[in-house]
Amino acid sequence: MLELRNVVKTFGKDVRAVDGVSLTLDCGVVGLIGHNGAGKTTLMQMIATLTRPSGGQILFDGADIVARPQEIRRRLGYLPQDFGIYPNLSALEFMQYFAALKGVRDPARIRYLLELVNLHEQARRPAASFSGGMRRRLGIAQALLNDPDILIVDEPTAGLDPEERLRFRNLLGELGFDKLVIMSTHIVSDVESIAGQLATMDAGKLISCATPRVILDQARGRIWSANVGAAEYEQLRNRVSVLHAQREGDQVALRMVHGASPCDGARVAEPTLEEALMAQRHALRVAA
Ligand SMILES: Nc1ncnc2c1ncn2[C@@H]1O[C@H](COP(=O)(O)OP(=O)(O)OP(=O)(O)O)[C@@H](O)[C@H]1O
Repeated sequence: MLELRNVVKTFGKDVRAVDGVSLTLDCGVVGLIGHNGAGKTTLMQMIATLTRPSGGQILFDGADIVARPQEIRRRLGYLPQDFGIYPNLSALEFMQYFAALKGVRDPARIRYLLELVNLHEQARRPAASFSGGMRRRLGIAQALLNDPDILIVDEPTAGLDPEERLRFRNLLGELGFDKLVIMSTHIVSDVESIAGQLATMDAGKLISCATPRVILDQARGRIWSANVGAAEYEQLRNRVSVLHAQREGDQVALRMVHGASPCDGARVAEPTLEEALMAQRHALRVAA
């Protein structure tokens, strides 16, 4: 459905925000993971035809989206990172406004979407009174007006409380049953239970795109746990990549990524997805 071929985006002479990304995506939720500045937003903006690639090609159902942007625009919903609402409008008025812009004439669609995002009871309240999570849900409802096949959401969970995060995550998971949902985040737990695939970016490059299961499998045998004294910890941290260190009395409980046992008494540990992704980056650094 969506194919990226060696996509590049440069800004000026020095910044390669996206650096040769190739990727093929179909239905389901894809978590786009990476640190600040990894290139996630730029990549998503290119897919959304808000900015043009400097090189490479993006194909949607086989058609080049630069040559034929209307094809993808008609079938795409986009929730930008800095999504703003018009505070004087109610949720209903906001949806009616965007429905008019997008040529959606069916009032039942608006009602359906406000129910889907669980804002129907607050539909007549000014959006100015909404919490961050409610605003984000209104943003999703707006992005779904045209019943898109691709939904792109840029860091939708930033700043949300745990309950809203959970609600938002479930909503996106359900939408991923019959759409391609691309969601960027640097919080792995926000996508781990819903993403069929995780695409990891670092410095503009795609490090990997794989299922959580494959990423976990790749890390197995390389994550270690150990309890060591403070002095040994100081030595270890200089030669081993420590993922987590927690002081417990005069001991430090460690989680580490290492190709072989990093110290006496270290035990192979079952990786969490976050650790597995860190192990991926570690492997890249070692290989570089
Ligand atoms: N319009 C622009 N002009 C110049 N540089 C830019 C522009 N947009 C992005 N960049 C640079 O491109 C790189 C990638 O930025 P991008 O916003 O895509 O990363 P990101 O992974 O989305 O980060 P964040 O999680 O902070 O949103 C960064 O170095 C950024 O400073």
